[in-house]
Amino acid sequence: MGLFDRLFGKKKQEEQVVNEEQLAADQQEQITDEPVSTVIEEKKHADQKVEQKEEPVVPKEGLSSAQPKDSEQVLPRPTAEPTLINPSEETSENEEVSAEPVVTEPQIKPTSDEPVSPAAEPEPVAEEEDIVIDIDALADIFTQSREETEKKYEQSLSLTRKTFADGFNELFANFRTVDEEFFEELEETLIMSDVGVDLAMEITEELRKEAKLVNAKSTDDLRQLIIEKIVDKFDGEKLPSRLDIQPEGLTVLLFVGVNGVGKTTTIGKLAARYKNEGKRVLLAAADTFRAGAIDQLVEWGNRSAVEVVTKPAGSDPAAVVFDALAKAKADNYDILLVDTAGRLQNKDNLMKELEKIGKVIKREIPDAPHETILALDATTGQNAIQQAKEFSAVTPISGIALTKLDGSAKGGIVLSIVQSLKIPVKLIGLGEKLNDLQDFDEEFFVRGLFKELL
Ligand SMILES: Nc1nc2c(ncn2[C@@H]2O[C@H](COP(=O)(O)OP(=O)(O)OP(=O)(O)O)[C@@H](O)[C@H]2O)c(=O)[nH]1
Repeated sequence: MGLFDRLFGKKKQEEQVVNEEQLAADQQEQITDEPVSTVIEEKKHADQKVEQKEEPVVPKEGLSSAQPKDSEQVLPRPTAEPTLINPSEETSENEEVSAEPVVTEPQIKPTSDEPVSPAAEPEPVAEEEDIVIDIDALADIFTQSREETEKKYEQSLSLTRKTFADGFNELFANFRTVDEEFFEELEETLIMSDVGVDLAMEITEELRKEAKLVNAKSTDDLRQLIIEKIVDKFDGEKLPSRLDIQPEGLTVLLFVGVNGVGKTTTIGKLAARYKNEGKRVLLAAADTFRAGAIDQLVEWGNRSAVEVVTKPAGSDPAAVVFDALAKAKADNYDILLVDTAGRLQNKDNLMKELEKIGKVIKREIPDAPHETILALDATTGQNAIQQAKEFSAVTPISGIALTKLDGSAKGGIVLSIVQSLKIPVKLIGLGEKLNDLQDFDEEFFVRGLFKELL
């Protein structure tokens, strides 16, 4: 059964029954796959770790037990100024070759009943002090029911849904009979909804044929068929939607994307997620182009209580990755998240840089990186598609993290990315909070997009 049938039912009169039965079955099935149990399992595991004091877990800010447990805490953007540090101020040696890596350990605070005020931060606790850690605050943030997740999708897609609804309502209000003018306008409406020109043309062409076959007279006869076509095209790709996390050993995830799309935020949110699952997480600040980018990652490391391997701005990014891999292997880390500089302006340099990073990774772990994730900003619409094309020409992309869907009216680009680029969207950003990064769920997405149109 296709995605459309699963979600909305084939015929309108069957809709209620099919949806309810199917949804109940789907939910049952998905509940079994639900990471909640894993979270609980991992939480236990993490608790044990805490008891053994192997690894302090309370992050520097935003996650201590004093924070609200319902994840309402909005994490402010790190404020580090994006000034380029002159490497010679940091070290007198040649950075490319000899800059010593710095492993920034997360700053740790004792659990306290007092709210943590950023203005009056306590001094970092000395290592030998007894640290009481409350991992529940972190775990609670990530424990979310499917209903809550679906609601989040629904809220975040409201602007995109409005784009679709406005376009379609206008189309059907203006055209009552099925004629060539209607099809031209339909194509235009689809393009304006950011599904991409190719997909818009393909769908319109198929509809022209089907309208003839069923001898459709009224445009209303085609209303459901249009959405059915869009949804089933999307579903037809069957691309892997989950991140390829290794059950054993180190998983290396490489992040690419232009400045400002939300790459660092995505890495920070993922680090917190895996940390919460009891995994040992390490970050590599291989975006050495800007000192601000390094500071920003270190700040996220503090928030998620994970270590960050850095070198001074201007250092060789591959050298940072080399050091991070050495540390990850030596200290048995589970996940290494690598931030890179995405300077599309100079494709040759970017290609060389990513090639070198890739070689360094492969030398240490032949089947890594396990994912190369391209971060794209959903608010930029077709521009994001263009970026995806350009990055794909530079390096193979295994998945997309589509950020800022919550503030975008152009969420239709998910359809375009999947259909025309054949790259799966694996993560979506639905806000700035720590738990606003979600695994992409096509059913929630499609329902959130079209539910009011049928
Ligand atoms: N609303 C919303 N904002 C987001 C989301 N993801 C990231 N942002 C915001 O987008 C801005 C840019 O995010 P960054 O993570 O700094 O982007 P970047 O790609 O790392 O940029 P550079 O560090 O300059 O390379 C920040 O203000 C984030 O808080 C999201 O899913 N929703």
